[in-house]
Amino acid sequence: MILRLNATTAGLQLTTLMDILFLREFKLDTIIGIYDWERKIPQTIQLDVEIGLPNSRACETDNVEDTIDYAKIVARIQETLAAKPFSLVEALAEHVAQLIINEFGSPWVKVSVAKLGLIRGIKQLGVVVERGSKG
Ligand SMILES: Nc1nc2c(c(=O)[nH]1)N=C([C@H](O)[C@@H](O)CO)CN2
Repeated sequence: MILRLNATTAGLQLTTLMDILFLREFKLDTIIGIYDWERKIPQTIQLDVEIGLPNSRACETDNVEDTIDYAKIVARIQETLAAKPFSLVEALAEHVAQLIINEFGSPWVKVSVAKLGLIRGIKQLGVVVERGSKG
């Protein structure tokens, strides 16, 4: 006997699986901050980025053409943050998130931006933004 379950009527929750590229402890120098001194001297920030992939094809094909090339994302982030100053970590995180979604076709991203050792007693402070959908 074959038993067919309708997930909606059976009240089941379907889990959507997604493959995720990550960039951890990605450090770079950029102009960021609301104070005058911060607008003149680049600061080192740390990015931690999770990049949802639109499919898992590369797991089968072993071909970089079937995925998002993380080296290209790193190069684009370095390029854009060398050229564009931001006041707030929120705006910088949004910029990186939108770049990854719009230029690389990722359906979901999570971007953490941290300033390092800026305030006595705090190792890192910053923001995490999550954009797009895993569904
Ligand atoms: N929510 C935020 N608050 C603050 C930010 C920020 O980016 N987001 N930035 C600053 C200053 O630039 C700070 O980093 C200097 O100490 C203050 N508050």
